[in-house]
Amino acid sequence: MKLLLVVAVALVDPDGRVLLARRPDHKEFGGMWEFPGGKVEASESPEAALIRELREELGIDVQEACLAPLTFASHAYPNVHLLMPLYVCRRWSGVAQALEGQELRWVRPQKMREFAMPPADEPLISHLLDLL
Ligand SMILES: Nc1nc2c([nH]c(=O)n2[C@@H]2O[C@H](COP(=O)(O)OP(=O)(O)OP(=O)(O)O)[C@@H](O)[C@H]2O)c(=O)[nH]1
Ligand SMILES: [Mg+2]
Repeated sequence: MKLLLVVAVALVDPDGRVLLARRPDHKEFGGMWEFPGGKVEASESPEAALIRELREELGIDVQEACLAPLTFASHAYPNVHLLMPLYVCRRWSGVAQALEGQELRWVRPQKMREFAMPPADEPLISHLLDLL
């Protein structure tokens, strides 16, 4: 079994809405809504990977101290087992922009189930409902 480590974040705005990004159609799970983030590269800490992904995908700067661990997803996909820590972040600098052709939406946790998300994300929604 191959273990895949992906880091993701719930960016929370002052209204308690969370940023979801729609994956570009050509990617795996294309068209589904996900938390910003991506794969942790060898030699990278999870936090450093997330900070890098947020800069690349959204053009925002986040400090490690502003990343609070919330929960994680552990999900068996057909070819890999995904382990995905989910952080919460309420402080960043810059304005989130779609730099990789994704679509962005600020979504209330109560509405999140209306968005098609990858199967691994499903159990994470109730943690956000509890938190926010
Ligand atoms: N970022 C992110 N990935 C998720 C989520 N849920 C989930 O199953 N994944 C899976 O985790 C993997 C992360 O892939 P990714 O494509 O975002 O990785 P990446 O940003 O490093 O992109 P790249 O590999 O295309 O350069 C994908 O297989 C994706 O489907 C989620 O909420 N956010
Ligand atoms: Mg990504």
